[in-house]
Amino acid sequence: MSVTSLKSAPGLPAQGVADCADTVQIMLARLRRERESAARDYAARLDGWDGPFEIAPETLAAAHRQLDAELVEAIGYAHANIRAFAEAQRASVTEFETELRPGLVAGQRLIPVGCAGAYVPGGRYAHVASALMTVTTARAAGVPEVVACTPPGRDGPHPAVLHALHVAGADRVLVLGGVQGIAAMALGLFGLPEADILVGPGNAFVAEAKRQLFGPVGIDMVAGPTDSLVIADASASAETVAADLAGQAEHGATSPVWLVTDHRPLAEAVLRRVPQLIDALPEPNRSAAREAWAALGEVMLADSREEMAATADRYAPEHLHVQAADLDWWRARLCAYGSLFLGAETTVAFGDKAAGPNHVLPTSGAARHTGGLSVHKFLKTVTWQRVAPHALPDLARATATISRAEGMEGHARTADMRLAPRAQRLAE
Ligand SMILES: NC(=O)c1ccc[n+]([C@@H]2O[C@H](COP(=O)([O-])OP(=O)(O)OC[C@H]3O[C@@H](n4cnc5c(N)ncnc54)[C@H](O)[C@@H]3O)[C@@H](O)[C@H]2O)c1
Ligand SMILES: [Zn+2]
Repeated sequence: MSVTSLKSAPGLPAQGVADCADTVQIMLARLRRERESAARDYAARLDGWDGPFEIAPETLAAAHRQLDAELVEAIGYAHANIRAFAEAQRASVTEFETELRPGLVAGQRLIPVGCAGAYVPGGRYAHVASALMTVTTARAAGVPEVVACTPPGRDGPHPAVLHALHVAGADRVLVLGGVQGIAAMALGLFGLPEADILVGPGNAFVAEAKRQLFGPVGIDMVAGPTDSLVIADASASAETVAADLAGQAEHGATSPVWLVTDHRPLAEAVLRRVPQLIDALPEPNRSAAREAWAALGEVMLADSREEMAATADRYAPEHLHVQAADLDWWRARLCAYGSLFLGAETTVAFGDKAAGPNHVLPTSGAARHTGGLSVHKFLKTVTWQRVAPHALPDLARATATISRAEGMEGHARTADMRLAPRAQRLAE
């Protein structure tokens, strides 16, 4: 078995990961100390924004008036799919109660967190879809209070993002980006409730701020730059595969796109075509995609479909797109990806924007150990137990015996005393 590299990835110059962590640590310390005044200062210095910071509910509700009817309709379409998927996911997990032994009853409850904070990235693109993916899913999980932060962009917050947040059901929205936005939700700045969990994608500063705050506050994941892998066999169209790779490369210079194929003519055609398709993109997307393809794009030639599958499992991509025969075989075989796209009719962009399954997904190989954002992240799976008198003897004896074997006499005594008749216990 061997996989031949037809285009390897020289990589990007080393990034200042340590610098980013230091910057975030300093910023969070100051935000904890000086709260709103630090947030205002960072917003002014980093984003040129001096408020207003909270979007009034009337403004959110009226944001659609600044949008084309077609965009409003598309947002409604995407929201309906995302909500339907999240609701099906919610219905797939249940509370239960089970009698483990006669009289020994235990159960599981699913309790939504009290408040979720959604970060909706700004920067180069207006991430309408991220607003829908995070807030809609929290709502479907039953979270009673959902707040959101989004950076201002050049001319203030993007009306399409505000409309998406409104449709998805955000209760409060702040125009605040990066570390100061994340901190506002975690620390309850500007009168926000303190979020129990922080979710949503963002740049390295956003991811690092979530990582550093994690502990008392939950996070969905530490997300890096987005990535995509295409598996294509001889049945695939080189033009479609090349377009899909070029399209996803526009995410930016740090976002890899990979192709694994067992068909050399397809690999060679894609290698010729991707740069042409990238050249045809408008700027600044063209430069971003060019850089991503040059530094991180890979084309690999495998001997068999099993080898293609093994390669995909090793890369554990965020998005995995199969353009090959026998899709059922692939769906059963593949086991490391954030979201799977089956067939040439679908495309990663469908999942990114509108199909329904969540687009906040594990990146940088994290799909080895986790899936993406789901209603589960907003639900606490907690347990309870209850013991009837006739179940006590066996349970108390087993507990006392294990406790003494562990050297925990105090535990053993709390078990022993449950064996004494109730009247005697109450009298003592
Ligand atoms: N995986 C997904 O599902 C998904 C979806 C959408 C977006 N994304 C990711 O979101 C990210 C968007 O990044 P972005 O930068 O355009 O927007 P962003 O909203 O993540 O970050 C913008 C903020 O970064 C802060 N910032 C910028 N430079 C800084 C500095 N030197 N020091 C401290 N703070 C600084 C500013 O406060 C600014 O408000 C991209 O990495 C993209 O890949 C991922
Ligand atoms: Zn994408």
